Amino acid sequence: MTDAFDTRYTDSVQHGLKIGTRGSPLALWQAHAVRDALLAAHPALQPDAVEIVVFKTKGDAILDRPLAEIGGKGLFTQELEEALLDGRIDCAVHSTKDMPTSLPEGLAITAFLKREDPRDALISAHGGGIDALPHGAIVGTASLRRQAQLLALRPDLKVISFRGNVGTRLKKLAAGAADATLLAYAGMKRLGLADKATAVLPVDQLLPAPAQGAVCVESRADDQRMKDRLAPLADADTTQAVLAERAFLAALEGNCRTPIAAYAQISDGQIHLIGRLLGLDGRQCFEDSIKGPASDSAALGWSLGKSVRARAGEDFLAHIADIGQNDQQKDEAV
Ligand SMILES: NCc1[nH]cc(CCC(=O)O)c1CC(=O)O
Repeated sequence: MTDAFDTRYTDSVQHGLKIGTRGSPLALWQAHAVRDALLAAHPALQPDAVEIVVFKTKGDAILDRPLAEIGGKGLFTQELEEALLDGRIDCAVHSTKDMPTSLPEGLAITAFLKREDPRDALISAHGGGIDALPHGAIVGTASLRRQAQLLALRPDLKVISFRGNVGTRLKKLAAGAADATLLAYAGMKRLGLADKATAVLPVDQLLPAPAQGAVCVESRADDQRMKDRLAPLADADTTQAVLAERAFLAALEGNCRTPIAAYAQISDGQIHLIGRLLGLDGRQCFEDSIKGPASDSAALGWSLGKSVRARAGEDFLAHIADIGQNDQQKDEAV
């Protein structure tokens, strides 16, 4: 117990902060990166005042049941968001690509950190990239976006579902469960596994998921002190790019179980955004791109989403949304 007169506790009690995270190796790496960045940005912050609190989310706990049974949206974020709203933690660290496009009332994404390499990597037992896979090879992935784009390039391939975190999936591959798997290169780099990639796929071949490679920090919308503390961690170009990609996703009412890809690049204050919506077997692919001032990124993303939506037609979209609701797959857990 502390009281107002015990100054030894002033910083940890009155100014200390708790960072919430999931417990997977990648999530922990990301939470520690945020902690390090906070300590570097605020030399007055005492290291023992910044604590990492680990949560087990539904998505982590249940790996063997269809998503629809567990309840889809926010599977990896709900426990952290409840803890934020209750004041048990002050901020939560996420892979932005796992976050729904609309947040619970009272919460906000306060900072997008500088993005790591956004590309997908192929890890193939045959070495090399997609072209080097033998005819009819089996690729393990639970991501509909990866499945659809892969089949668009190579209709002869067979896709099987692969769930579990990065390490689990690499073990399954080593055990011969598939010829190859796909992972976000960012996650592999962060976990020191970059050398396992047999090819890093160009973005025009396999367009990344919206916000892939970007870590974000969520906090209470009315917690101005936390916002001020997180402000120095934000990267301006990443913020614009990710806002555009997420607006594209929102305009298509997409989530992590719809085959939607988007990637924005910023240079000289201009943004160039490419967006793609696919059918599950990759035979249908609707794509468009847009350029404009980076300061308009969210509006540009939204309008690109509307344009791709118009190309695809509402029937196609309704069908894809259905699959997202009912399918048993999900973009892999980390
Ligand atoms: N959906 C799982 C997930 N969420 C974030 C990453 C990787 C890191 C990132 O994109 O920031 C991954 C793993 C993967 O797709 O291979």
